[in-house]
Amino acid sequence: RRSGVAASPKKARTQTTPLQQKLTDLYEAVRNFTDNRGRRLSAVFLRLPSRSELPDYYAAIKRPIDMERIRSYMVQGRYQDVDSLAEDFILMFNNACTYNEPESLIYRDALLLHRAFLEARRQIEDE
Ligand SMILES: CN(C)Cc1ccn2c1[nH]c(=O)c1c(Cl)cccc12
Repeated sequence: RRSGVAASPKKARTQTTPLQQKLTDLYEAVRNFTDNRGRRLSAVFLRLPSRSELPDYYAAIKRPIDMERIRSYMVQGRYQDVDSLAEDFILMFNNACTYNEPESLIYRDALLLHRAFLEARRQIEDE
């Protein structure tokens, strides 16, 4: 518990809406995707290097985004539907394929995660 915060008599249990559940399921599907060797491909996509670490990235990529930012938008309730979450994931994958060479691991991982996202979305929309 954060010190100094008055204990609320009853912890208000925030109800997740069906949309929030869908968004979380899609985010987790990408976050938890592993290849057949058990490697979690999302690891490198969680956090972009900073502008000082990778200046030419920010010169080349108009709208840099990483999974931490997508997650914070999601928990802030900024995605009003599944398509707007999809847009940001697709933006991220496209950024990875714009900046990195086609032979690079991160380029290939972006394609695999993009496919994993689309499959998860199909399953969720079919429910
Ligand atoms: C391998 N290294 C120099 C590039 C690198 C390193 C990390 N990240 C990248 N490239 C990316 O595009 C990228 C994206 Cl979209 C989201 C999050 C992290 C990324």
